Amino acid sequence: MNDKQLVSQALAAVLGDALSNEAISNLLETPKKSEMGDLAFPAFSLAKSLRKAPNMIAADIAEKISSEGFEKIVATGPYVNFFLDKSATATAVLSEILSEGTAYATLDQTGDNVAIDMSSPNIAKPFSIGHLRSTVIGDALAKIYQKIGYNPVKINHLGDWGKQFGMLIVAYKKYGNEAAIRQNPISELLKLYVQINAEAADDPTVDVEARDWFLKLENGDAEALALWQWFRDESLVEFDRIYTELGVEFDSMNGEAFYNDKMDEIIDILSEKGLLTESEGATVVELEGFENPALIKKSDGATLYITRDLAAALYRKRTYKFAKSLYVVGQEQSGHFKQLKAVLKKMDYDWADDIYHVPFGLVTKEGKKLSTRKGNVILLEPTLHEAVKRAQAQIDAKNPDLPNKAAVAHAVGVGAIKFYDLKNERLNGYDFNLEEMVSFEGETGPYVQYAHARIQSILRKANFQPDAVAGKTLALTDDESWEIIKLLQAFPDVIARAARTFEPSAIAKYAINLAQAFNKYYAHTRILDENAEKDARLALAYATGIVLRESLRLLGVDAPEEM
Ligand SMILES: NC(=[NH2+])NCCC[C@H](N)C(=O)O
Repeated sequence: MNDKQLVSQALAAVLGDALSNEAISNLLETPKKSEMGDLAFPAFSLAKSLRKAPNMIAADIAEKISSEGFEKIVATGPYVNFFLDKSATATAVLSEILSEGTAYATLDQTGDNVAIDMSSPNIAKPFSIGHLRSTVIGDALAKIYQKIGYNPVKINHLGDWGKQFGMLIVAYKKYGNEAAIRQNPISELLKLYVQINAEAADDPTVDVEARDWFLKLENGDAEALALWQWFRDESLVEFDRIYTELGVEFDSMNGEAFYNDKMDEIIDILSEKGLLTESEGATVVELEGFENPALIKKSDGATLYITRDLAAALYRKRTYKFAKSLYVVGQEQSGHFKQLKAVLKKMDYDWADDIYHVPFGLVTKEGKKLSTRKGNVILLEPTLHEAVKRAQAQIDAKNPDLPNKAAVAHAVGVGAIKFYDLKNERLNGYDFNLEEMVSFEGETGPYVQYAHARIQSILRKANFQPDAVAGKTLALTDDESWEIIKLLQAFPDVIARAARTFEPSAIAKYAINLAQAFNKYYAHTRILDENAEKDARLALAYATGIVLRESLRLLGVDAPEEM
């Protein structure tokens, strides 16, 4: 039973039918000052039904309530303040973590699938920082949902279809160099793409040619298909290297092209339901409350991004029978996903309500916007390598004899980039600053990893065995350990909130708080001193280590034993 349940139960016993258990639990507040206890119940909402002043009600409750399991329960003005029994709470929380290990806070499997559209880079273009955000946020959400009992299905909706392939084919046929592309696929293809876009700005025939080639591609023209396949294969080799570095895997690599033969059905359904209209030669679905209709087919018959997304949504519902379907895609595509949901609703799919666009903000570099088309990009592979190099340099300085230095540097460097991304609320963009990310100080991944490693070193020194303290009273009552106990107890709630709001940042912030609380404790307390509380202190360190490691794991970040 957690602290909220304990308090709600005690309150329910005195309140009778006045409020439901759930209503009580929703009213509970966490006081800002610890002098006001651990939880507070405001009596305002009862004033009407009980025809009494809130202060009186609070006083009545405090008098009648059983304080079993609490240190004390007192009324302060209109609030009833609950002070948990510190030793009982510490023993209960620590014993639970000791016996469950990293399974602490894991919920039973529901068997429900959650589809997660994530990463989804575009073929023949660099893997951008936006795609990194999508990959890292999506991967964390997959782990978080798994933790609370869902089965995540990670889908990489590759951008491997669309008019840009027409552009690329035109560029390749004009200036392409096969050997150069084989050597350096994405940067060569990007050069072609930048060049042809510049040319198209002055010469409208380029655009006409590009449309022509894309249409050929959609109609299965052999030359167009062969070039497309080649660009795709070469790009995927590079993307796979990045996924290996990041340690991220997918359940499906079905990109946009996969839906090429599944769009006719969508058009049929739309037409049967009478939803299609003609607008300037194009086929559209009119949407009330939207500035523009959803453009389904261009006048030349070519399909669009949203047409493929409609086919993908239906395919995913049929294939995975998802309980939720998430799209981790930049905020700039909000309009697209609003349209997508609106069209699905018009098609009478009630599961359109289970579709969530999970948007995120832009990353800047030295305050400036990045742009693929202008060639102003952060190239991910060299950046990851640089992060690992910087991590290695810090380890060399701090702990030159560390075994497995290269592996630890990799975990720290890559983990630092992921953590920095995830600690920001999704919608907030951030400035990409590698030095800050990889720093061991501040609110960073390495800071949390270091706290975890410090704990492991203490436990090794003490030769701590969790089984040896199981079943003992683990009473700790000092303020610093109480801070930690309360954080440990809150872990399941934090995970639930992260899942509900699609915010891995809730877990990253929590991990920072827990690491800070532990470092404060460590500065105040001699954990290894031989006295009566030593077992409890070690149990506290151990439990903190478990929860830090599990928090990092949920964020896709490794926790080295030593660093
Ligand atoms: N189902 C989707 N539309 N997923 C997101 C695709 C993202 C797209 N490839 C881009 O880079 O902008």
